[in-house]
Amino acid sequence: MKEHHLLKSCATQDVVSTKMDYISYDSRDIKTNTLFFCKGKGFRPTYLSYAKENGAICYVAEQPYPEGKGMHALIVSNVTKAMSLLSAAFYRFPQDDLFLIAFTGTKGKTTSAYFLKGILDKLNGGRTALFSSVDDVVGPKPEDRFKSSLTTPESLDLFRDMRRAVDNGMTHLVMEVSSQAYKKNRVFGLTYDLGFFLNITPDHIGVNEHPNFEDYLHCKLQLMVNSRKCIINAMTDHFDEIYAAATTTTNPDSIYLFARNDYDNPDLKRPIDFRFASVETDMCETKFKLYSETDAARNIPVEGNYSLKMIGDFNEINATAAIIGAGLAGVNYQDCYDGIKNVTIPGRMETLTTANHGTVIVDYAHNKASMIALMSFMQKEFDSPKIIVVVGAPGDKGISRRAGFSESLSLYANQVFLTTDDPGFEDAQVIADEIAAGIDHDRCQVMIELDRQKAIAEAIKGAKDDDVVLICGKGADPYQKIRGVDTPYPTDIKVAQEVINKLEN
Ligand SMILES: CC(=O)N[C@H]1[C@@H](OP(=O)(O)OP(=O)(O)OC[C@H]2O[C@@H](n3ccc(=O)[nH]c3=O)[C@H](O)[C@@H]2O)O[C@H](CO)[C@@H](O)[C@@H]1O[C@H](C)C(=O)N[C@@H](C)C(=O)N[C@H](CCC(=O)O)C(=O)O
Ligand SMILES: Nc1ncnc2c1ncn2[C@@H]1O[C@H](COP(=O)(O)OP(=O)(O)OP(=O)(O)O)[C@@H](O)[C@H]1O
Repeated sequence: MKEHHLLKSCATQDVVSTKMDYISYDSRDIKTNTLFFCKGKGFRPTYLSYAKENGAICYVAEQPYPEGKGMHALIVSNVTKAMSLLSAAFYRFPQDDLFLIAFTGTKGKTTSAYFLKGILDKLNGGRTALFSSVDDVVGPKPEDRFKSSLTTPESLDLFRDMRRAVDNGMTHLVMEVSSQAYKKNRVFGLTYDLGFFLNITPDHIGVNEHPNFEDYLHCKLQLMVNSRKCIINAMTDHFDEIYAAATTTTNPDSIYLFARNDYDNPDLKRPIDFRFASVETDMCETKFKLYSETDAARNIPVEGNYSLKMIGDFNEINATAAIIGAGLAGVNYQDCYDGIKNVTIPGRMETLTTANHGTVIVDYAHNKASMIALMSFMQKEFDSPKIIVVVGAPGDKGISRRAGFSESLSLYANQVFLTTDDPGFEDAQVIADEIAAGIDHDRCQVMIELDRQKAIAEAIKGAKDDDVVLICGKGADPYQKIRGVDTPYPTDIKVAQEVINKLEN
């Protein structure tokens, strides 16, 4: 703590053990000889009393608490930074035994992470750990895979699970790093072997997230500062700031750029290392080619043709990033090809075909940029079909998404069913009305059906042969977040499949 200039004062108790056997930030999870962190907006001093009663012997906090009398006390200037450093030490620095890879970006983190895990598993025989917003994987057995609750876990949980991964024989870790992770110091002190910047568009701005776009960007840039090698999508907005952040700690010869084959930026002061070009995309397969354009890129033998089960031209970006990462981790072309070709991701571009009601797709698009990426791909792929969308915006967060939905739906959708998506403490009807108010009703017919299952049923029932139904925003979530409770929900794909079965059998 002293080394990091975090320690303000340290009070020890002669009669209390100094051996900590457990660490926790939750008074409901305490064992004998626990080190307890007092952190967070919702922290109450009674939690410390409760922790002490149950066996906590030391607390770490930004101020002394009378409730901690008789305990060791470490008073620090920043408790979340302290928690990250102390957790790493408590779990014996598991990061030192893992090849560490992180993705950031507004969109594509989960997909890229799954792609890269698929490839690395070829190299290490299935010993790639994963921390994603869908699943976390800390070992090779089925019981080592579990649903994640945050995109990037709280630091203590992160280091604990990294330790589990190392003890289970995992050699690589692929993780998503959200902007909140840096804002809340969940990854403070971690340096990645490879860090990826996929893209940035306005999102996650609001009372519970970032105060403004600058703060959102600033947090995301930290991944570039904290990575030994940086891989950047040269087509992203704010490229100059991202590249500058990377160069603060990384020599330009350890920074790799990639872009689509026809992308041109005359202001770019260095060559693009890798380019990719679509070869063929249909509703079953995406084929594209990756080209090495510089000597640095040619040293990484991954040039060649690739095929993906994941449809959507935007997935070529995610796949290119993952393949470059695999190449840098020592995977050859053939293993990259074999490793990526069958990867699928729950709730992303899951396609159902129907006999008479068009094509139905469940996807996790839930902001303007991803809605545009999805709908423009459908428009191209199906030669301007009727596009019917089922979507809702969450409550309590991402408020800017609502205007983004109105805008993108007005541009591409013919009909939308506005519905419920994690309303939290807000009223789903008010959210739907807000989105509806921004839609150009001459271009897109608006229906409001707050029962998500009914909205999906109505959308599919009304679709004709050549239409496309896009069920957006929830992906594979098996719940609706309502007033602080995760209310069970069957998942969009199950609901859609049932509707189709009833209509067609
Ligand atoms: C805004 C934010 O980052 N909040 C996270 C944070 O909350 P916090 O530190 O303020 O803690 P709190 O919930 O107010 O509770 C205070 C403390 O009291 C403790 N407590 C509570 C009750 C009790 O009886 N006893 C007790 O000791 C709690 O364990 C906690 O340590 O720490 C908690 C875990 O320690 C997280 O669950 C919580 O994430 C909330 C739920 C969340 O949804 N965060 C979202 C915004 C988020 O982080 N999303 C990103 C993805 C979005 C992006 O791309 O940026 C993500 O990485 O998932
Ligand atoms: N590179 C991309 N550019 C634009 N849109 C994308 C891209 N990749 C995926 N998408 C869209 O975004 C959705 C979410 O993708 P994914 O889960 O990989 O992103 P994410 O960064 O993990 O998102 P989140 O932070 O919201 O969890 C996809 O279902 C797809 O519609």
